[in-house]
Amino acid sequence: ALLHLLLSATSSLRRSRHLPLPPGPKGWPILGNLPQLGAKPHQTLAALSRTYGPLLKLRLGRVDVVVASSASVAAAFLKTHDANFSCRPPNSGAEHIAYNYQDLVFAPYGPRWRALRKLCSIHLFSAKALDDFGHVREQEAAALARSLLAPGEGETAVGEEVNVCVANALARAVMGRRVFGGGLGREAEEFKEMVVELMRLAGVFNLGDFVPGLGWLDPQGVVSDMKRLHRRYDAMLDKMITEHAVGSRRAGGSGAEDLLSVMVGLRGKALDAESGAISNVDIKALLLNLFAAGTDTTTSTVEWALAELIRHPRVLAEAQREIDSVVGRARLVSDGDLSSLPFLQAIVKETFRLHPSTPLSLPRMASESCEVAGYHVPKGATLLVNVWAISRDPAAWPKPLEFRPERFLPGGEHAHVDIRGTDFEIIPFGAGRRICAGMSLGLRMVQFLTATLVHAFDWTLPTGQSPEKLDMEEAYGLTLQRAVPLKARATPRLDQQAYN
Ligand code: HEM
Repeated sequence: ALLHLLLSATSSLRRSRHLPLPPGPKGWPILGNLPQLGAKPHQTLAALSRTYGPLLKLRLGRVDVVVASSASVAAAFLKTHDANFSCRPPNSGAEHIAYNYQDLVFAPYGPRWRALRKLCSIHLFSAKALDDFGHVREQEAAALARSLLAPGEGETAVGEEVNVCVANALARAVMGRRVFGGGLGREAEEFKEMVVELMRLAGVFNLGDFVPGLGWLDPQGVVSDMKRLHRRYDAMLDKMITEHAVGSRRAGGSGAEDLLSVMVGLRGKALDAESGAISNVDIKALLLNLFAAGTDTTTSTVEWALAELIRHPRVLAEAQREIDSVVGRARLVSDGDLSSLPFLQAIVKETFRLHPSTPLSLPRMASESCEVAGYHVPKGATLLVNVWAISRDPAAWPKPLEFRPERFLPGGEHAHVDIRGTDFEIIPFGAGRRICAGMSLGLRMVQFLTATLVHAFDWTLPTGQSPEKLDMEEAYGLTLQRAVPLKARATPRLDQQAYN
């Protein structure tokens, strides 16, 4: 049987070598297609896929890059060939920011990666962990509502406020305490700015990653920015670990088993049978992943959702009616209410469809050459999945540019579509073995905070701005920011006691 397997693998490899490479645009000497990517690569690649088809190939410097832009091609990679694409390609961000691949996001597929994922899953993302921390999310959402009650004069920077809430809720689950005081402060602003900067740098197609001989030139200044940012993160993470240790000592060392306590308890022991003992750097690398991957993704999705609702007042009013009928006006939304809010859930799906937080997902790499959709994909090729283009594909989505949550409701064209990696026409969290590790928490947070903002307040734009003309321009990064952050005025609409 083994011989048969070997023979069939070898013959499929031989067959694949004789197949053509996927089509794609001609590139420049040395740089290949790098100069053609433009300021918003997800949009450029979507346009190219309209010319060359849903599986196209670029050459970025010396690296072959294949791009999947339809549901069926994405499924071919992330379902049929997922095992072959379960590592991420080498990149300067992983080296200079993520402690030289010592984290979870960029760890090579193997026992160490599996052990780190399992640790996070048990302590943060399992159904039990989600339930255990439900009250933490509720308390932080209530703090957000109170902070919005007293914005002083003028409008609220929605993203900044939501980010404080997301970071604090996450921090309490990860290390048993908040990271910021209530409302906005200099520290909170600085933290958000650091995460946005990380996502900007991680999204840049850095010349050195594709033309190694020219890396030393660092013409985009990316590597020096990465090193500078890494030093800031490292200092912040050191402080978090020290303060956590002091806090636990004060509590007599018996503090609740948050993830950081568990990791500290494991320090010096092996994470799995193959890798060395857990060090401080392992702990910092994982914390960095969680705070970077877990805050801006969630925050910007909530911000996009609210912007769409302000642009579509009838949808906003319908959502408020739904939540009022389940929750009333005497209290805030609770975690347990979410399952009774199908329209709210449809709004969140529609937001992820039009504004997926990571438009090109995270890159994967072909460990071996293989055949996909009748084309040869060479060993070592980088795979980009254009999740942004896939969920706007007119072949799968009628009137794709319209914000219409009803499409996900019973009777709608996409009533049964799930966004958690099984229906490939919408995969905001990716799919397959390396699907987003924090999907359960991210999705719950986005639903919960969107519900809270919609239920607790009416929303209006600054004087003189009309909802129809609200700027919906995107700023490209590994995560998709709004080019112009949303500023809006929140007017309370619940009984006063609800906010206490
Ligand atoms: C709105 C919420 C979020 C979205 C849309 C999102 C999206 C993604 C995507 C597309 C990937 C790459 C998947 C792939 O390669 O196929 C990913 C990976 C990851 N995400 Fe998320 N994410 C979100 C929230 C979170 C949260 C809350 C956390 C943790 C607190 C988190 C932690 C991670 C980690 C650790 C990985 C790497 C997984 C691996 O390489 O095995 N994410 N995420």
